[in-house]
Amino acid sequence: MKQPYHVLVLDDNQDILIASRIFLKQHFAQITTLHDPAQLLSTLSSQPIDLLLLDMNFSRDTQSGEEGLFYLQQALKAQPQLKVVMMTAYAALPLAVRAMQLGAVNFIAKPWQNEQLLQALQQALQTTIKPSPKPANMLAKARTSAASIIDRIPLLGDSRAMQQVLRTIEKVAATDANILLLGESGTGKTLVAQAIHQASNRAAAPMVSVDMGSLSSSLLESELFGHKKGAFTDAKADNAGRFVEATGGTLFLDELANLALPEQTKLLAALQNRTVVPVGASQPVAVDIRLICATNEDLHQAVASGLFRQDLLYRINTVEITLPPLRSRKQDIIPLLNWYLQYYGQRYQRTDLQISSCDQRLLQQYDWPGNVRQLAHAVERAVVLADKGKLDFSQLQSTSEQALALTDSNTAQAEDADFMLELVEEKTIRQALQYFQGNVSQAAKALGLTRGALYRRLEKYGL
Ligand SMILES: Nc1ncnc2c1ncn2[C@@H]1O[C@H](COP(=O)(O)OP(=O)(O)OP(=O)(O)O)[C@@H](O)[C@H]1O
Repeated sequence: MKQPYHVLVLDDNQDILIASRIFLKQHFAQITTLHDPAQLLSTLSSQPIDLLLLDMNFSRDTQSGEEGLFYLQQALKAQPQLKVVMMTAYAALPLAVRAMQLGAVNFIAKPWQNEQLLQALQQALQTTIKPSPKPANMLAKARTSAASIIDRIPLLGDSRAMQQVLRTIEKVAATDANILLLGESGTGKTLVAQAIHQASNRAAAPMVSVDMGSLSSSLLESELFGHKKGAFTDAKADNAGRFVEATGGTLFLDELANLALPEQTKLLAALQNRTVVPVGASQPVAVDIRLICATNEDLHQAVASGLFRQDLLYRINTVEITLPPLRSRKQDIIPLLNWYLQYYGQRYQRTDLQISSCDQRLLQQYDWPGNVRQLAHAVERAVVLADKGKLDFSQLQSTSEQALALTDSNTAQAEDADFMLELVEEKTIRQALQYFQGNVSQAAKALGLTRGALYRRLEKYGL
């Protein structure tokens, strides 16, 4: 049955207007399409419209999205209760977040699947618009509504390197190509995996994540491939396993380098045959997944050392995306600091806070060994502890000064930069553990590392 709503679609692309009209009229009582944004206000005033589906760009050579934001504001000024859903190319997601801050209730990445479009419009129509949203709630609202597309946090980055990553995501998302994400801890690999899934044709199905670093070999097989009831002592019921749970969607295998060789062989067989055999079962089960793997280790080196199967590497790395460390894209630091300041400022009701220009300079020079995760935690900590409107980043600065001091005193002995980096890293980890009295979770959080990543470093340095 058609839903009793009138939807207005505004886009200068006739193909999109025709396609959306044909599809949407099966689901909604009335559809109006418009290709000229100059007619937006007169259309809104001449007939009752429940929802506006609005494009971001109207001039052929404009990609800034500013026009979309302009028409969004005009529409909401004329009709504050109007529900607006923005249409955007994936690389413009940060812009879409701005649109949400300005009052759009949802957005959809182009090219969309019909089911995704319908879902986005239905979600928007169910949203209750309060008469005048308080600025403090806006970003939170943006993030909640945006969850269907970007799952929590947008992938930010103006640097050339990050723009290149965004373009690659855009290219590969709609394909079923296996993706290998490389990069240091905290550079955003999980965020990229989510972004690829959300922009793919599989977005309506789940993305199932498995942290390969946290599973023992004995658990791994049943976790990935499932088990039958009674297959082993604790198998009280059948378990589908992550491959089957991800069917139709995406399977994200994080920390892949931790997989031991026997399990690598089983994973390779599952990928080659597109089937899994649950532990205790005799029949294979067909699976249909898109695979994304991530690691912060050098898998090519692991192959050379005989620790990782070359045929498995070739199976999983159809496209490799390397997330650059934050210290090599300093241009992203200030926008990230500002975004997280706004985000945590709103979460902790501290919207009065600003980062001084002196701190900005220091934070831009800082090396961020824990990358964006460390930056986000540093901002959160500073916001929580802010006193008299002042943000305190001294913990970071003292770590960086100690690191610099250590660097100076050891320069003569240091044979190469990697060695120095390891010295600094080990010392910083020791200090964090001392500071948090051996509490690994708190130390990991302060260092901007996952517990798994910290444990691996503890092992590496024999701590
Ligand atoms: N480009 C980015 N824009 C905004 N936030 C980011 C970005 N990259 C990373 N982050 C933030 O850093 C956190 C860590 O990112 P993520 O978990 O994706 O890193 P990772 O590379 O998968 O780390 P690990 O290897 O330790 O699992 C995220 O929760 C997010 O808050």
